[in-house]
Amino acid sequence: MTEHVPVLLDRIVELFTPVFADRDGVLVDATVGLGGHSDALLEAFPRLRLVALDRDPAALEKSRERLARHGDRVDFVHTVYDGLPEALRSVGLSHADGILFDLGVSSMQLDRTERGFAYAKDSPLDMRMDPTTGFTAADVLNTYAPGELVRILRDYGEERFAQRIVKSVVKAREQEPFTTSGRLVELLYDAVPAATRRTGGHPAKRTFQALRIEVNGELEVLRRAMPAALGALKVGGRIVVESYQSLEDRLVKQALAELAKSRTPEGLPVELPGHGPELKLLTRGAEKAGEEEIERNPRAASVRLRAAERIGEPR
Ligand SMILES: C[S@@+](CC[C@H](N)C(=O)[O-])C[C@H]1O[C@@H](n2cnc3c(N)ncnc32)[C@H](O)[C@@H]1O
Repeated sequence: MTEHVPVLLDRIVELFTPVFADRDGVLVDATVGLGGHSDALLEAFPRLRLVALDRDPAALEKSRERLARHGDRVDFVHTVYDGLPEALRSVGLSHADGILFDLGVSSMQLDRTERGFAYAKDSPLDMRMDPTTGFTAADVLNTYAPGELVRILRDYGEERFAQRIVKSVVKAREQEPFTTSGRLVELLYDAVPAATRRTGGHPAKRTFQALRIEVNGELEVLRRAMPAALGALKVGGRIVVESYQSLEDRLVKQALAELAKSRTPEGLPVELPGHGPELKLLTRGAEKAGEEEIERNPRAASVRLRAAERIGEPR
């Protein structure tokens, strides 16, 4: 089993140091996963209290084991991260001094064949981060109208051959519904032109990404989660977000930029003194991992990190 190596860990510790060094404070790890970032942050800041969220019960179980050595400094909440304010309230808190999002799937989710995230292995077409609820990737493939499928592949997978793929999918599902990834991967090999296969990565990559985003409602959840999280951040508190896809990074960038503008009391953007912004951006553009980290941890190659500090009360 591959170990999940936390991405840009030193930079994250550095960004949270002014908030948590030698001080009591609450950090929400909105995507605790296997607890890699959380473990290191609890170690670095001995007075930190952590609220750990994940929508995947298996991830919560793993991180609970890993973080047990920190005792009652950690609370775990099974939730989708747009429920962050309610999660805080469920453990008796209203605001946080720090919030961390490390978006996407963990190595554990990719490794567990039965979860259906990996196209390299033949597995059930599931892809739910929370297998206790919702619909599967097979449901999407077998029941969505062709036009909807094309939209999903284009919007969430940025797939150029969406029309061609969906035509093959519809033909195939009329014969027999999809149940496993192997049949879909085979179909994608035939549907994506050979020339693109050589240059555009694995022919299943974009379709699998699109299905995963649809099954988990990833972009809609993130769109709701950013304002919910920023509203729960104390003045002086910091938020750090790591994205691995341009679609997610764009949403994060917009949400942070919006609150970093000065505003009139009515909420309209202005450039006048006395109408300060809510947020100060701590990163110029998005930060990336260095070559050395990418060498050690290939997952770091696509990371985009953005961070901000709350400098004014929410309006
Ligand atoms: C990249 S992993 C986090 C890894 C973690 N930082 C570590 O160091 O071990 C992302 C985690 O976020 C969870 N996740 C993804 N989307 C979520 C959502 N909308 N709500 C809650 N958890 C989510 C996934 O289940 C996964 O466990």
